[in-house]
Amino acid sequence: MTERFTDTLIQASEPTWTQAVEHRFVTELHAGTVSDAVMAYYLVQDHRFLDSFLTLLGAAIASADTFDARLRFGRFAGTISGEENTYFLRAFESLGVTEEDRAAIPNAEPTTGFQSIMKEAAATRSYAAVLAVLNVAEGLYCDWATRAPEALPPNFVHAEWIVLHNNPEFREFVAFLASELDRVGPTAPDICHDFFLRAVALELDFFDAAYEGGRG
Ligand SMILES: Cc1ncc(CN)c(N)n1
Repeated sequence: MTERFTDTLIQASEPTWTQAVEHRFVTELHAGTVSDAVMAYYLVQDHRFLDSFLTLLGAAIASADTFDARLRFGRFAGTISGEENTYFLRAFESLGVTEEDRAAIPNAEPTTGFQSIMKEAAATRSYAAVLAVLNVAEGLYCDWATRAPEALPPNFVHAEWIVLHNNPEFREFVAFLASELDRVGPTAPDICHDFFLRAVALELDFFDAAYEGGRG
């Protein structure tokens, strides 16, 4: 059996992929022991990630080569703009993070890195490039969230962040992303490798930054 294109990219990204899905942030999140300071800093940074991520989803809608794919991206953009954004606002309230606090916190380097790579992928107008970054952002999160123990942490800030990334609809969307990349990626393997590997490195740096910025 020939190997799936998406799996070859994950393998090429090792050991960074595994270091990210097994990161201290992930093990503490699963255990419900991430400190409020680290969680607050991480979520402030990640809310900014979300803004650029929507731009990337817009590029996916624009560059996809089928109506079915456009519909799926459109529905997913609705979920991100709705329940995921609402999660952030509820989490900020629970953690006591005000709008003023958020405005006063500068971007961590990996946040700026993500904003740049997502803009860069969107600017290529290449569906393959956009899919490479989307597969990292959603596939890597689905990977660590799927490893979570069945018993969820008691704090909704931790529990919902896990469930947002391992629920059946999300897993189905991640499977769709991989099948799309398997289909169109081999027509542009170099660009896919480049975007995929850089995005995986940013995921690892993003988790590290939560401890640097949140003084964990
Ligand atoms: C940094 C990062 N990467 C991925 C995801 C999953 N959408 C996220 N929320 N943040």
